[in-house]
Amino acid sequence: MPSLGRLHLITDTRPGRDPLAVVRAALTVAHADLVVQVRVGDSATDREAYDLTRRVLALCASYRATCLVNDRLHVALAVGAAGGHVGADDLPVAAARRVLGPTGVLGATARAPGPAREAVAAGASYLGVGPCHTTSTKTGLPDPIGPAGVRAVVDAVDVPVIAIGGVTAARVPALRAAGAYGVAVVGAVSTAADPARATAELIEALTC
Ligand SMILES: Cc1ncc(COP(=O)(O)OP(=O)(O)O)c(N)n1
Ligand SMILES: Cc1nc(C(=O)O)sc1CCOP(=O)(O)O
Ligand SMILES: [Mg+2]
Repeated sequence: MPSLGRLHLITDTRPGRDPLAVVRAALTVAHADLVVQVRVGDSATDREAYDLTRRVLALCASYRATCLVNDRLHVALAVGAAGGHVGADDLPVAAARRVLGPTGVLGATARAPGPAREAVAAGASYLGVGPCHTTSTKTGLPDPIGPAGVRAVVDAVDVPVIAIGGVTAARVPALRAAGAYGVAVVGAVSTAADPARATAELIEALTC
């Protein structure tokens, strides 16, 4: 299995956003270092998720970047994406592993060492760990765990930890120092005045 990219861009499908334009801009800078996770709102239909994912996958293919699908693993399989990401409201990790098969990339959300170990034992190939900082992108999350919370999970598992939640380029060094392999972002790229430049700043911070 090819190594996992360190910058995960999660699509922003909120009203007024243009996820494909943002993905295109990020790919021109990050190329194969980028993982794009297609995440649509709960009210989106499977057809909408499928159509967006097909278009994202086509863009990713041009740059040999990885495309993952949040929650809807049947969409990932239908389009031929590399894998998916699941959390507490989605298929259990072991079931998700059965759906994706042994070689699919499977991310799982974990916020503490115990659940992190369980997710890895059940077949997760990487963990999304957060929220590291407060975020305005998603509601209903627990309090931020900060770099120390990331470190606790990193010390408990042997798979890549992707830090998520309020991540900016300025916050990357502390997360990397805590052992994070990479970061996942929505707003840092999607709401930037210049998404390509924001991507370059994140890549630079991740490679220092
Ligand atoms: C890299 C990464 N980490 C965490 C999440 C959150 O997934 P989940 O807990 O299932 O919440 P939703 O994204 O489905 O609302 C993620 N998507 N990616
Ligand atoms: C989708 C998501 N999941 C999170 C979690 O902690 O599980 S935080 C988050 C949103 C991340 O967006 P931003 O980079 O704009 O803060
Ligand atoms: Mg989910």
